[in-house]
Amino acid sequence: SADGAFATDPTNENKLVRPKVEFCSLLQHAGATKDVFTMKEVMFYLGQYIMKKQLYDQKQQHIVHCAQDALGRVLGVDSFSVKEPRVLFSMISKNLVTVTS
Ligand SMILES: COc1nc(N(C)C)ncc1-n1nc2c(c1C(C)C)[C@H](c1ccc(C#N)cc1)N(c1cc(Cl)c[nH]c1=O)C2=O
Repeated sequence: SADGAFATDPTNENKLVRPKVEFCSLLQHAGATKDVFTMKEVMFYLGQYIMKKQLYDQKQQHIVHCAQDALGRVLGVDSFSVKEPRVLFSMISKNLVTVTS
């Protein structure tokens, strides 16, 4: 059914998710004050985290370097490009549990 498809689609920004423990504390560093989020909120807080810690490459600003940061441990990569949504969503989805309220 349509809503079933929505529930599993990681790019559906209204889908409710519960980040795993380490991921949740990373979002809290970025100002989050809860443990259930929409995907849109997850991307917002991660974005705030990246900009505040200036993890982006000064020259190629779509590249995020996170090898020396908790973000790298959580996503399981040393760097990534913000221009690869599919890669990004698959890394992030490994740290989330879908909330089927
Ligand atoms: C290094 O990045 C940037 N640097 C600059 N400078 C001037 C240096 N300006 C804009 C961005 N920027 N572009 C995009 C995003 C940002 C900031 C908010 C990180 C977000 C985004 C990307 C990755 C994560 C994660 N982990 C979370 C949000 N984003 C998104 C990508 C996807 Cl796939 C979904 N939603 C998004 O907001 C983009 O396209």
